[in-house]
Amino acid sequence: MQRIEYPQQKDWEDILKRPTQTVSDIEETVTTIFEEVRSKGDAVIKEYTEKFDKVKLESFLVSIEEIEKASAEVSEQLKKAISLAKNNIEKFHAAQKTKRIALETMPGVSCWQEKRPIQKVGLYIPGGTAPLFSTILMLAVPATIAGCKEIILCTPPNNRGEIDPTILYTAKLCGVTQIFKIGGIQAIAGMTFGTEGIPKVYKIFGPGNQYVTVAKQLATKYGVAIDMPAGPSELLVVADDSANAAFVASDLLSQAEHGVDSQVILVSTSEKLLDDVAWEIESQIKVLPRRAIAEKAIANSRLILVNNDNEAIELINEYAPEHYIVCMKNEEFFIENTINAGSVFIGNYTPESAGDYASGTNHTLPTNGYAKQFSGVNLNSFMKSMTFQKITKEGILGIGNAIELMAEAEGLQAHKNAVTLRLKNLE
Ligand SMILES: NC(=O)c1ccc[n+]([C@@H]2O[C@H](COP(=O)([O-])OP(=O)(O)OC[C@H]3O[C@@H](n4cnc5c(N)ncnc54)[C@H](O)[C@@H]3O)[C@@H](O)[C@H]2O)c1
Ligand SMILES: N[C@H](CO)Cc1c[nH]c[nH+]1
Ligand SMILES: [Zn+2]
Repeated sequence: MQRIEYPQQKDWEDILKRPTQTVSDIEETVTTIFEEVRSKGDAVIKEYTEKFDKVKLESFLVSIEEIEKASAEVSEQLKKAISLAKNNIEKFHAAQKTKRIALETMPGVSCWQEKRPIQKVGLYIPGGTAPLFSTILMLAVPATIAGCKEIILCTPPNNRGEIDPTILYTAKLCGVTQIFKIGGIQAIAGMTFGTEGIPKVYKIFGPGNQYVTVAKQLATKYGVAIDMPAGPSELLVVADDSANAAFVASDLLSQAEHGVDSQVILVSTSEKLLDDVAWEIESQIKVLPRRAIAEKAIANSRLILVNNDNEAIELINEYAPEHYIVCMKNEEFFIENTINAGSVFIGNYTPESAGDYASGTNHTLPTNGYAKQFSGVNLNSFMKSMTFQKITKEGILGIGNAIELMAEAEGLQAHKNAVTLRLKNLE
């Protein structure tokens, strides 16, 4: 793990570089696949599924029989764990319902705002290196609470054309309406354009590798909304000598094992803690089944020594981590002064894994510095706000002249007339 000191020159770009920042080759592939799916539909999706997922499929839709068989293959113990997590996620997301806002801006001018669910949503569930069924809880639970009507799910099949039973079980449990065996760019293109076999959706949600993330960004050019760019996982831990080095190392490794392009960072004022964590990582990584992946991610990662808390906070806000653990004596300072982060975990007994699975918060979060401008998935992500207004005679008398003057000043006579006519015809 590369060890560096706080950059007095503030050359952030180099120091805080993500391993995923060169996307130009990917963009070319994504554009080509999108064009082909748009013009040739399912036939091309099948070709790319054969190329990337090494399986020839007749149809993508998962059958009822497959879903029922999957349920029998998931252990009762795991079902109970999923149910506990679902409960907490439901509680936290249901609590995000906001009150209807309604007021009179001036006498006789009533304005209000109401939320409506997005009718057709597409959930992408990663499946390349691990079947992330927990992501279904994070997306389908708020979609159901919001009242979305069509909730479709795409996930890559294995080379026998199957989907992991945990994914099928969780999807059914959480109210997904249709499941399709397609992954990567071709899945995002299918949901963007709609084909004979895959419905078009209005908004696409979910994390994925760089191909998926770039594809989601391209989807927005064709009028489909997305939750956010949620790419390879990241974690930044800020810790002092009150932290437990073994715990910190375990958290860093938990995100490093996601993928070779994951990145983890430890920021500390304590040289001893940096040494201890480096040692712990070396010892804990040896026994991980995904050791090879974690080692590559650790090679992208950094241990950063800072001189004081102000330097630490400046660096953290500049990096804008997806996940952020605070293990500091003066945690309040860090909580108050952190502006850019996806989700924050506080104290020695709050592992990042808790948010990944079961505490109730959402794990679909902005990566690659996008926490500067995007929120993680939440209930509102599945809804739109609509505004309403009703103006009485008293209201139009009060507001009318201002509208007339402004319309005239913009040279828009028809706008002005719409008010003048009413003012002249007040009974
Ligand atoms: N930010 C978040 O909220 C969040 C949450 C969970 C997971 N993640 C991230 O999601 C990612 C999951 O990635 P994954 O790969 O396991 O699954 P994935 O489903 O995102 O990607 C697999 C698909 O990639 C496509 N693909 C593979 N190689 C390709 C190539 N050379 N050209 C074109 N397409 C290709 C294939 O179609 C395959 O089906 C990880 O990076 C993980 O860190 C992020
Ligand atoms: N840490 C991932 C979000 O970046 C989510 C996840 C799913 N399963 C385990 N972890
Ligand atoms: Zn994780």
